[in-house]
Amino acid sequence: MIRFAEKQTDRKTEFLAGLTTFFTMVYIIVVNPVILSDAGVPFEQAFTATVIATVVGTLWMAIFANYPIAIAPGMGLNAYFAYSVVGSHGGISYETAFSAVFVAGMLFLLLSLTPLRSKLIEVIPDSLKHGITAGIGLFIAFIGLRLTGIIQAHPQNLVALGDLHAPSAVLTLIGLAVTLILMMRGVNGALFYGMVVTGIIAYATGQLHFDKGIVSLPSLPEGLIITNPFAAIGDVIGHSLYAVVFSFLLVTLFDTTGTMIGVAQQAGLMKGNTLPRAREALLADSVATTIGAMFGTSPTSAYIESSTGVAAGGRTGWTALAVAVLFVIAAFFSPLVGAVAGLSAITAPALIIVGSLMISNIAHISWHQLDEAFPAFLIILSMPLTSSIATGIALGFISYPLLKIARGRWRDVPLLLYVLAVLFFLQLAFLPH
Ligand SMILES: Nc1nc2[nH]cnc2c(=O)[nH]1
Repeated sequence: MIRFAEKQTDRKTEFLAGLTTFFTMVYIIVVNPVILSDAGVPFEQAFTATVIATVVGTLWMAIFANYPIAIAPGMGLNAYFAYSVVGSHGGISYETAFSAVFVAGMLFLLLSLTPLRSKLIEVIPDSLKHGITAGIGLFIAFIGLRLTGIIQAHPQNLVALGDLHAPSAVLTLIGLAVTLILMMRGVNGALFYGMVVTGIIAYATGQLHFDKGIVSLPSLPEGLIITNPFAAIGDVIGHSLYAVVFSFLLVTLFDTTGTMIGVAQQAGLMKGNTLPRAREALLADSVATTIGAMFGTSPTSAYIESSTGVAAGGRTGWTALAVAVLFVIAAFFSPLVGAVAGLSAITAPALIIVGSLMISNIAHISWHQLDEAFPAFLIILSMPLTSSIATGIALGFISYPLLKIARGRWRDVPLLLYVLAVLFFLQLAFLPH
């Protein structure tokens, strides 16, 4: 049940938070089908599947887990699906790749029902938990800077300052200034109103236009891609896609867990070392991944963009409910959504500002203890550099036990952490990313 109780929030704040999260993540209903169609998935099929997976996962999160966290197909895993899995291993079709996603989703679902679920969260040392939140903060800010061209590619240094005179950069900086001023003045929903003001300026200056109109009816699913679970399992066995299933499972499990911990910590919703209702929260993602695979999308994940809604005051499932309802509405407004989602300057200020809020977590890391500090530092450093939450977590999990052993404190590390370190090592060393 969704409850406001003792969370110091109200319906209006939650709705504004939902709007904020929605606008920072709605690009996915355009971008995800574009990426998946590179692998041959029909665009309309992927569009509908993206909306269905997002609505199912986010509604589940709202109703059963009561967290202000949205679920949608992850940007890392759609690229992995389209560019590393489909066509590899001697010509894997997208239908077979969806079988692998389906089986990974089912395994994740089973895992979410076992005690291992809460163990996974409790076993993560505090310094790594804070490192994950801070790393996500840097990553999200980097995404905002990169998408708008404020930071751009550089042949020697990889990244460099972009052209600050470019319209997109100027618009972002104006949006950033407007949003920060609104926040300084204590305006509720400043992140969302900042987007509205930026959108209006974009329209007035000709950067935002609605060439394809506003409304269009969503197409119905052309049919399920996976109808028989046993056939899907047979497909995975027949093509020996074990490593692919393992990668999907490991990445989605740790991306989602890391993101949930990060966002819950930001929202003040962690109870000590534990995430209350972790079962329902993980089920939201595993159910969405499984159903999404049946309709035709790559695995879902808890979305880092949810942190913008939390920064806007979202504390309960009402925020997620608003996101889910807005995604249903968005399915009818795909031309409008496409136009706004195509102009990243509108949402980038929220991503950059939220990054600055999330990095405050580094204050809780024991920097004077190298065996605690260095793994956290690796996580914070590598999330933006590798554009992968799961890789950041993997590096932290591998280095943590190693440093504890080097310090003679190997007994302080729970057995499960050693097991995870080995699994992450094997994945990083031997499987494609
Ligand atoms: N946590 C998370 N958030 C995202 N937002 C967009 N893509 C992703 C992803 O792959 N993982």
